Amino acid sequence: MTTNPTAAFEKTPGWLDWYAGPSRPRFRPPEGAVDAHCHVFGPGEEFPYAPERKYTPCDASKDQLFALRDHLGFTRNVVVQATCHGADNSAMVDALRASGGRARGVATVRPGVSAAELRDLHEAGVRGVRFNFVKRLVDAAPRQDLRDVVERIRPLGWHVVVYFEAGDLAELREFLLSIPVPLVIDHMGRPDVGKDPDGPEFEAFLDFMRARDDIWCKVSCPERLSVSGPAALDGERRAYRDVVPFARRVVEEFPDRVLWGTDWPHPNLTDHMPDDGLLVDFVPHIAPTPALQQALLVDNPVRLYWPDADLTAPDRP
Ligand SMILES: O=C(O)/C=C(\CC(=O)C(=O)O)C(=O)O
Repeated sequence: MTTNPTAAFEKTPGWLDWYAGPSRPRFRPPEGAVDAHCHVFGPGEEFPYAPERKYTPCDASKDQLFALRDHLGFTRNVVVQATCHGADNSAMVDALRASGGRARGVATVRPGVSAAELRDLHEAGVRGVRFNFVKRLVDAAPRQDLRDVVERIRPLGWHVVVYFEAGDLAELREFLLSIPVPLVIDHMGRPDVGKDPDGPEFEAFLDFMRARDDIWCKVSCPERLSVSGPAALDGERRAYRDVVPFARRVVEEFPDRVLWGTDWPHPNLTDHMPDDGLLVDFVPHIAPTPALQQALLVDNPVRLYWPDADLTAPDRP
């Protein structure tokens, strides 16, 4: 795999490009595994980055994503719209359409989005919208706008993917619990893993998950959360040890509501760029049994994103 230059756009200074030589994981994902959190970026010349973006990434195309999927031993992707593309979902939708049914998507839409636009997105494979509350990534959206979006997506059976940081949960909690469709929380609500996994902050997150049985959690992004490492580099297979107790708590308490994803191409990392093969080797540390791995990587994401597909058919997507 090679990294394309971002010809028409200048990358954010200090940008770390995704790692183009990932190792082959030692951990073999179960048959039909889903990378349930990844992105496509551009290519900027074909799918320009949004004027309101807070960062300009390195291009990361659908073909590069699909090559990584195959290399890591995964079968499917959930492609999540990232803020650098704003509410222009065309790069993501292009990836879904090219995937032969092996990718579903999570879009960003504006209030007032029409039923016809949503139907087109659904037909392409979109099954949710993302609400991003991370202040360095987006300007805050009025709650009423978000409620408007929820009312429009509700008839389609979609869910809302929510990205926030641990410190903002108390303020968001009641609003999120009032959203009348399933919620999927990115990266465990970004805990401060320097704190106690059994302490009040992470307990508040688990308590939020207990409040409804349709709140899902991505036990993803150890490379973003870890303070102590060691990083998934240079053959390190016991990477990100400080994140493990947090993710295990979630996996063990909510085995049927957890998802996992690479977060390729890992936007906005400033410290290091992980080897995605070694990142896959993180999975058995957080989901130690075959039954937990099957739920995390196959059964749960299929239930959420491919509920009607016959994945046993010979040409299954
Ligand atoms: O890839 C992620 O999930 C995390 C991101 C980027 C992002 O979410 C976005 O741009 O929409 C981050 O923390 O910078």
